[in-house]
Amino acid sequence: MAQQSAHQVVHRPKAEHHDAANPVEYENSIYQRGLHYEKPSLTFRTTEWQPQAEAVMSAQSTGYVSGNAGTGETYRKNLAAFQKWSIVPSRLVPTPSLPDLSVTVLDEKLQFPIAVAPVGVQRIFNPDGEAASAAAAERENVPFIMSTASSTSIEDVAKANGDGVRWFQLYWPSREHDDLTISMLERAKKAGFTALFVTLDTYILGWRPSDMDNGYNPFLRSDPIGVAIGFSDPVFRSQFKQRHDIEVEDNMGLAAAEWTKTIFPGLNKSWEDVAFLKQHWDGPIVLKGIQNVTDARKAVEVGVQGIVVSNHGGRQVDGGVGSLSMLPRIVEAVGKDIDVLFDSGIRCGADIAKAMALGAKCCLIGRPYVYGLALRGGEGVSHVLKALLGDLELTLHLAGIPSTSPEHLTREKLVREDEL
Ligand SMILES: Cc1cc2nc3c(=O)[nH]c(=O)nc-3n(C[C@H](O)[C@H](O)[C@H](O)COP(=O)(O)O)c2cc1C
Ligand SMILES: O=C(O)C(=O)c1ccccc1
Repeated sequence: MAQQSAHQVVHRPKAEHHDAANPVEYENSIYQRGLHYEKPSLTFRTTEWQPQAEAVMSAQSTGYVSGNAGTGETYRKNLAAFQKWSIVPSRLVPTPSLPDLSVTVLDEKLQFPIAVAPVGVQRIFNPDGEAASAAAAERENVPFIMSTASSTSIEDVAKANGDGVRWFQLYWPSREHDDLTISMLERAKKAGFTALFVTLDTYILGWRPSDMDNGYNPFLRSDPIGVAIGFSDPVFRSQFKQRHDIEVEDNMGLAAAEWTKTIFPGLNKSWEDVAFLKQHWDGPIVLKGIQNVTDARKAVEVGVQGIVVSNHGGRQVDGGVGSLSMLPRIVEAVGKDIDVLFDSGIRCGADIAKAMALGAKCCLIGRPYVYGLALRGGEGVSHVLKALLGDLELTLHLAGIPSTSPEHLTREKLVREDEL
């Protein structure tokens, strides 16, 4: 074994952690295909997904997914923050098998330490939208986080996701619309969503020059996209009818404008309001969009199970700090009390390894899978997830890190570049 390089096809015994129903050995399967000179339908070069997708998407969709707040400074800092840390490999570490990638997040045992980030309006990237990506997430055994701004209903996403692990992301209406919030939560629960992710950084959309230049908002069109949850909601529908004496379908532009205002109501809640969500959701609650230690501590105080250290991919506040840069101090403050998840800037396996070494329980994959969706539909989403996991598996393997558990993938596996 010691002389075999990872590039040889080695029929290793299956790692114990691999679910028999879901045997995935990325390292082996990818190199096997490579050896047989079978060309993949999509590149493995992670940096190519964005330009290739932009070459096939409309200018509006490109501006929407790749766009950022203001000058894009926060976005650039998200990516740059990973370069400040380097992995320091160890040699001759006894490792019985391929690295064990499994983690326990929100009391759920997951085969892999990633989840599909909530992304709205996915039908602007592919006609099958969220149904395609939810099906891909189930295929790849990765949790799917469904956005409130989805272009597919809660029930249809659940159906497409089958037996997959799925979590629901809430854009939280004003308290005057509690009945609507309760309706969404009940639908999500009934459809098998097990955890609730409440996004706190987007009570209105950020200053996005790309969308403003395109005059583009997916909601505000005569055939609105991203309003499927509202348009299929019994409470929203009956209230709309009461207000206007017409059905949603009779004036979709008006209904879309009202739904948009409902889920992006501005900042009108406080930490005390989290109690309401706890009353109406009996599973784990995760607050998404945390960037500082004070807020992380408040999350512990109000009794939620997790947070996502995230700045929404740099799409909300310009001139902001890179998300990864804030992760270590947040983990230090609350990592023992709640699950700390991470997103904003994950682009390759090493990025996942670094965020986890700094204490993240798992990472949300955002734009990369959207580019996969735009390029090849659900198969493209599968490819992106597989590629990131294969890359992670091999990166850990070659760095002498036997698993993603906090005992192996520690802060000591990294060095800060500015300390060298
Ligand atoms: C096109 C697009 C739509 C998004 N929609 C949502 C959403 O509906 N709800 C949400 O919580 N986050 C949303 N996000 C943020 C992602 O969940 C995630 O935080 C972000 O993409 C991470 O940054 P990255 O993709 O650059 O790694 C969206 C991001 C993009 C790019
Ligand atoms: O664009 C976003 O970042 C986002 O969160 C969103 C909001 C509304 C519809 C789709 C995505």
